[in-house]
Amino acid sequence: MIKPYDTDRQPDAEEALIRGALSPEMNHRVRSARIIARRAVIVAEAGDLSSEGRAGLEADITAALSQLPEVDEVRVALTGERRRRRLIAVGSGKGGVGKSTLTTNLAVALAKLGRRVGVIDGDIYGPSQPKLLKTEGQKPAATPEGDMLVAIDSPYGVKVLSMGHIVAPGKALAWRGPMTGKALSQLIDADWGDTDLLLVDLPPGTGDVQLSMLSAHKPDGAVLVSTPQDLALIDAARAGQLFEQGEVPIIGLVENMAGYACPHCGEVSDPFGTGGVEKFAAALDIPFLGRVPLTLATRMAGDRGEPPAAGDDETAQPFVAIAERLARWLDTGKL
Ligand SMILES: Nc1ncnc2c1ncn2[C@@H]1O[C@H](COP(=O)(O)OP(=O)(O)OP(=O)(O)O)[C@@H](O)[C@H]1O
Repeated sequence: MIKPYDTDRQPDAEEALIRGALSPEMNHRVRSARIIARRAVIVAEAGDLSSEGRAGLEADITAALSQLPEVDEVRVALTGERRRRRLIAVGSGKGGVGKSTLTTNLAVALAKLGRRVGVIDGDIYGPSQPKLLKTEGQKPAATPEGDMLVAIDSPYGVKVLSMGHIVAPGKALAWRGPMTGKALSQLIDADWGDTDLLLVDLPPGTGDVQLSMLSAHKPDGAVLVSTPQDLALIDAARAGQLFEQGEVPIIGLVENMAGYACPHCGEVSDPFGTGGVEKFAAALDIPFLGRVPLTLATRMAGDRGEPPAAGDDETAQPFVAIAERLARWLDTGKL
């Protein structure tokens, strides 16, 4: 996360002139702004942007300041590219809405787009990623120093670590809050090789794992999942508030299990209603990321550990479309 521009500080006249010509998004990144002999010299923070995003920022600042009559020339210096692993949390307020299915398939779709992605199963009490990413029964190795776990390679070009790989099924149920926080840290601080993006499949709700994640490993952004049911929507809003309070940007809301396509007659019915999530997202001013229909194929593929996004048929499409928007957000900060 970049540190926001301190709006309480009084800028001098030159800086105020420059900042007045820039959009809030550009101002947020500008660290110093001066005019020397009719030349505007700007230093902007761009360590989190891709080369495309950096070029765009430089061009936008130059275009905006070239309009000023006080300026003949614009020089923009961008802070260096930081190689940092980015964390995206996938959350929902309510259980069973398809958060784990979405995390797996977004990760697989992002890997197909050329990203180096890992999945962390933050659902300490009910881990499902070992099954979804076909790594059930595998145990992660430790680094030679013995101080870190090594993430497991799934067959789909995505690395994965889950409490389900470490603790016997059912064992973690007796754990208390602080232990779950430590367990999550162990997964996040593991050896992820050259992975530069981690998707964290959070447990439903707003409990200890979410709080420890916000304090110790603040995500770069959060994706919220909901079904069209009213109850799931209300819970999604609650999960959203938690991220907002933790100053984690909400990338958007995904509607899962939207419309059921009958595998026999093809007729689409809407067991949980239609269009509700999109309207709800608009009302809360949260971007709507897309809709994933309820299909028998998605459910069966999940049970087999064969993510639909690994294939090319129509069940892959909604995941690919959302992954493309997520990739754009990661590169440019815009959807
Ligand atoms: N779009 C979909 N179409 C059909 N089945 C789906 C879809 N999304 C999820 N499911 C199925 O719904 C069930 C719950 O999904 P999943 O485990 O991903 O939800 P979750 O929100 O992560 O649940 P939990 O709260 O238990 O972690 C699974 O059996 C999964 O295969």
